[in-house]
Amino acid sequence: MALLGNLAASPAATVIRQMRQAQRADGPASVLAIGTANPPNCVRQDEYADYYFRATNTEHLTKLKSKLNRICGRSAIKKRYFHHTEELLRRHPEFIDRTLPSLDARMDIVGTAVPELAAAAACNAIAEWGRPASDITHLVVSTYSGAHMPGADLRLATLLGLDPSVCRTMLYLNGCSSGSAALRVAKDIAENNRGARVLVACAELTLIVFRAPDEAHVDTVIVQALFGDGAGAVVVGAEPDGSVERPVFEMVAASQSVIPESDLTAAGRLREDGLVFNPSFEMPALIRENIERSMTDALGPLGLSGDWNDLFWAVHPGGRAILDSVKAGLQLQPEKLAASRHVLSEYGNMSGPTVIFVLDEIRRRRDEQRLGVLLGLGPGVTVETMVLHATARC
Ligand SMILES: CC(C)(COP(=O)(O)OP(=O)(O)OC[C@H]1O[C@@H](n2cnc3c(N)ncnc32)[C@H](O)[C@@H]1OP(=O)(O)O)[C@@H](O)C(=O)NCCC(=O)NCCSC(=O)CC(=O)O
Repeated sequence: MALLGNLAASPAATVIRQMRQAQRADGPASVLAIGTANPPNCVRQDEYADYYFRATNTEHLTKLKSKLNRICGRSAIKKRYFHHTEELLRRHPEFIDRTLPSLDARMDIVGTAVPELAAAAACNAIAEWGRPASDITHLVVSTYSGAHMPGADLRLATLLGLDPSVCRTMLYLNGCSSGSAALRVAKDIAENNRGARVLVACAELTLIVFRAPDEAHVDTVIVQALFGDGAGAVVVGAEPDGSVERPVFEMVAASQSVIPESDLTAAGRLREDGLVFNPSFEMPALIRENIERSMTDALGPLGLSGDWNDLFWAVHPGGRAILDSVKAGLQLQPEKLAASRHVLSEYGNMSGPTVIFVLDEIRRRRDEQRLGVLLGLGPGVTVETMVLHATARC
């Protein structure tokens, strides 16, 4: 202790403090640009059951087919986009037959397609940002569609022509809260590295979870009814250069928590036949019963409490029942979730990238509230909260 005390008073301590302060940005991190992308194959939700049972040669499973039809009809989804096509599935019978190992073939496809889709979203974000890609100093990439070494981050950096000195961080298998987690990491990087410009890219392809229906695994049809492919990218930085950069949202505060005793809810495992994801019956009820407490714990210390309708909400649309639960738990007026419901309707649940689509939609809608919350929900149940301040540009 005496040593520490001496150090604290020493000239060296002053120099170290100054060095540390010089490395940090003065202002909060901001979202400087947003880009999104989807693959070309679009399937309407009212045709999905026909498409899926045809593509998997399982037309004889009539009960499961009518169940999927029913669920699609109540899913509040109009259409979804997929990298895989019927033609690709015909070439890979192992994606349909559960008894055949298929991880290698899935990995080969997503290893190329994930960084390419991420690059399409990133190009859109960088074009809006207005500075050259070589000015990106940090890269945060998130996916559960693949597990490669080096990963999608390095492929993406190469596709975009980023500087070889870019500092890369790869987040794997963070589930649907991964978009929020990647933005939280980017905020910390931007605020702790003066001048940093962080590119966040999240991309998911449902090929990794695609499999044929099976009466012994009814939850497969839930996964098939909900998920779609997409990528979202965001450029994050503090102390914007006013001559080029126009912040959209200031990232005011971020936190993560887990709903008590909810672990193993919405769990996934990478297996020989791809990523097996088990949607949970309990997730909507767990969220409905706990979301108010989670928000009070996360936002109360920041002085935000009372009527949650005084904020705008960018909620991960995990499914219609998830949004209904957030609405009920926080007693939100219907229009508060309009952006989330719109994204669910147009694209389905794209896992991590989805909240980036919701942010993009929120800025188009110009909610009168300037302060709002980005709410990510994922396996655990993990709750990611980020307070945002919409700038005049939004
Ligand atoms: C899937 C739905 C759109 C279906 O809506 P419906 O109005 O049809 O209502 P419903 O709940 O009665 O469900 C219809 C049928 O599906 C069955 N069903 C529902 N949930 C199920 C589940 N988890 N596993 C297996 N079966 C399930 C019901 O038993 C019922 O069967 P029967 O008809 O035989 O009685 C909705 O339930 C929904 O949005 N659920 C939440 C989906 C979810 O968990 N999303 C999070 C994904 S994970 C995520 O976003 C983050 C992450 O964790 O990574």
